[in-house]
Amino acid sequence: MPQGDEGFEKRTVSSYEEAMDALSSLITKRSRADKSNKGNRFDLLFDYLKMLDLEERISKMSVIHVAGTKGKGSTCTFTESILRHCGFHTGVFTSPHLIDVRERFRLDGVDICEEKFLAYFWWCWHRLKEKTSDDTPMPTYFHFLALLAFKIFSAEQVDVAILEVGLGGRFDATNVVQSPIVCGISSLGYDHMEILGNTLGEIAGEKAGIFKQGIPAFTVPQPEEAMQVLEVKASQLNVQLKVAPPLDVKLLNGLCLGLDGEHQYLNAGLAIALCSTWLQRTGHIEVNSLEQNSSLPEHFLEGLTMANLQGRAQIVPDRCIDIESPGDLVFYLDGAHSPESMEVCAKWFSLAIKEGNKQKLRNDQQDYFGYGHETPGKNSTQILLFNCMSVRDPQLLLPRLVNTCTNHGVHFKKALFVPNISVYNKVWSSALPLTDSQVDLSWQLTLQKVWENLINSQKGGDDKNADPSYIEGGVDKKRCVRSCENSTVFTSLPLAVKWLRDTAQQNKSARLQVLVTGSLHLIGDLLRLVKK
Ligand SMILES: Nc1ncnc2c1ncn2[C@@H]1O[C@H](COP(=O)(O)OP(=O)(O)OP(=O)(O)O)[C@@H](O)[C@H]1O
Ligand SMILES: [Mg+2]
Ligand SMILES: [Mg+2]
Repeated sequence: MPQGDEGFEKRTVSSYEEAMDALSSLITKRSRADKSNKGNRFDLLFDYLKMLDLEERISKMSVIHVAGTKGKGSTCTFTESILRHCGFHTGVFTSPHLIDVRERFRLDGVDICEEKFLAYFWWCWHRLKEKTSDDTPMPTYFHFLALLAFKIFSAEQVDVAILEVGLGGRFDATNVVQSPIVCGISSLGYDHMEILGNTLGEIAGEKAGIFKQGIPAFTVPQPEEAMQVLEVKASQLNVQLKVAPPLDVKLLNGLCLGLDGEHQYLNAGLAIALCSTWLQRTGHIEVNSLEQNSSLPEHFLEGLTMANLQGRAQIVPDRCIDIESPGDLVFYLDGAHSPESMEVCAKWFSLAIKEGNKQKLRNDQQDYFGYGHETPGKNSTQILLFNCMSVRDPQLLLPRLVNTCTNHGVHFKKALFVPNISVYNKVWSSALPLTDSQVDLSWQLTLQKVWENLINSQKGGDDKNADPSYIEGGVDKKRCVRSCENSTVFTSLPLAVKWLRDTAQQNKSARLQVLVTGSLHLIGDLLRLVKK
């Protein structure tokens, strides 16, 4: 909690909603894709740090900094969990959040509590409001969150602050850190090209913007084009860049990683390298004591197996259905939204529903066994629940997803497309609207068209059902806009969930396995709905 000597004045503790409204007011459409002004905006961060008396504190902070296209959040989560299990007081800043903005700020592995959050939030907010001007306006949304993270971690005196880059690297708000202990670059791929450049090399160059003179860095095995750029940038700054090998599953002694999916071995390998280097450079272990690779220290194993992050390869049985007939409606959630991650997500889903899932149900104490197993008299049916932002290309995403599933023998019976509930310019809203006749569904109809063409071409080139006017007879027209043979567009997520529940209840012999993916916002919305 900020103390008097931190300049914290006692104010009436405003409600959480007020804080969320204030935060939402910083969101501008321009700030995200503002290309021309990104360097300038970045420079403003140093003014804000002065206003918040954070300059010196940041220079003393013990930071692990992670950039990359995919796997940043997972890598940070493993890293945090390992160092916490080694006995350190940790802070981790990740993005985005799924349900509550406090998920972005974790202290000792737990989302910051509301009370502390509000105290730090208003402390930063009021200071900035007082000191900003027309020349130096209030920070953008993400800048404010990063500044808040610095405030929280310095006031809470964490032993280590693990920072996930929000976007890119060079001009990201977290890059005000001048001397991290170690840097990591997770898997590089194509995303945010509108801001970061069109080639893998250009994207790698932006991410390598977090390298600092003489500070060691690690990355995972990368495509050649990306690796070359990382190496050039590293050598310019005298950075020792090493490739962290993917974690060898044998080192887990038969245990499972806390985060599911094949790609997590890459992220875990990177996290191990970051933690070992942090421990070495801060004088907690002997140099090289971890480089033999024959076994992992006990605390590392604990950290890797206990790590937990919502919305990444997460399995959630529906509560409404689950009491009467467990396993008849199960959601498989993964926030994949780039072509590469579509593929890993599809692989994970295909394997998870086949092998039966022995993982612990995250955030619940009960064990979760065997929802994926075939039960006599039950037919498993796979359904896709999808949305993605309109800056993404569904012609890249959906085929990657479908083809990977097909290769694993998994075929979706139906795809459901819905708009997101979370609106762009609002951080948080307590009410979930059931239906909204005003909602613009043109994007979902586009997704549906891509889907119908894709499925029909797989079935043998017959695409008569892609005709937008085709309405399936048996579907309640009030609930959905358009139903084709292989897909339905719903006007809202709650309506899609209601349809799934009704279907599961009406067909006692069916068990519905619903893959929810394409957007972390969609995952967050769904979790809010089904976890109540
Ligand atoms: N190493 C990886 N390679 C490819 N895809 C990955 C990898 N790690 C994670 N993913 C996919 O990306 C999704 C998001 O994972 P994670 O949150 O770790 O990444 P991130 O880089 O923080 O993403 P974001 O850009 O949303 O912040 C996962 O649900 C998974 O589908
Ligand atoms: Mg991203
Ligand atoms: Mg992330």
